[in-house]
Amino acid sequence: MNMSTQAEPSVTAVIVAAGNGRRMGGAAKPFLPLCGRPVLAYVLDAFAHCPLVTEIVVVTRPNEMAEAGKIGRAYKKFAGVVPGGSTRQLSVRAGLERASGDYLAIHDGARPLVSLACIERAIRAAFVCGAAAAAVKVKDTIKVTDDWGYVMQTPERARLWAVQTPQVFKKALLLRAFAAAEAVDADYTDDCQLVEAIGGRVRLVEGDYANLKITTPEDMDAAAALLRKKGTQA
Ligand SMILES: Nc1ccn([C@@H]2O[C@H](COP(=O)(O)OP(=O)(O)OP(=O)(O)O)[C@@H](O)[C@H]2O)c(=O)n1
Ligand SMILES: C[C@](O)(CO)[C@H](O)COP(=O)(O)O
Repeated sequence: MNMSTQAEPSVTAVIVAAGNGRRMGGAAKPFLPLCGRPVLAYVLDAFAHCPLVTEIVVVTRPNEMAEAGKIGRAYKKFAGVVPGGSTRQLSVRAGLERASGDYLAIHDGARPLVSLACIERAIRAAFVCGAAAAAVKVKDTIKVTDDWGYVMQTPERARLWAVQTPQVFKKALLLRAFAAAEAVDADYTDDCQLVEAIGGRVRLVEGDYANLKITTPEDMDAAAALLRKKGTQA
């Protein structure tokens, strides 16, 4: 009997942290202190502890690369910092250029509460399907309006998900998706849309309501409360 086991594919975590934090009043969110540590440190900690992750690349604004490097060097698998672009998609592109993995796990530097289990679920699903993302079921009823605010549609809630990160892709698939998007100047707010646009299927896996994206000032209070709760449960 052949007992040989196949090696797992390599996975680069690309942490995009090059945003301008406009909705946070211009603050650099990944560097804001959260319960005594920068937001980015929680993200790096989570990915460094995931056995499926081979290396971690961080993308920041050029003037924050040194600070990110200082934080990053404390974590195993840290492979360096690259300068991002003017949109999230361009920042992901910059990270992709540096990534050596067979798969890319793209994560927002502004989502410090991501759990190890969530990272693993998304990566394992991508190993099977090629493309996978963490998501949670929408709790509210969602309305679609016209330009004047009048309701046009109420989609069936049971089919609605709020997508989060990590979003994980086979590198070859993501490269093809980027080439197609760049050919028509498309710019998307999440990475799944790149793959959807070329007809690729993306599998959603269970995310976590606590995996919030720090976007506006009140999110810092919510993240701190969730972290304290996590601490008391550990
Ligand atoms: N040009 C950009 C824009 C966004 N991001 C990153 O993408 C994630 C999600 O973006 P968002 O929360 O919208 O961050 P900002 O762009 O900073 O926020 P805002 O839209 O309020 O300016 C963040 O980790 C952010 O740093 C990035 O790397 N490069
Ligand atoms: C990728 C993302 O975090 C999924 O929820 C989100 O789309 C980022 O978008 P933003 O407009 O940059 O907040």
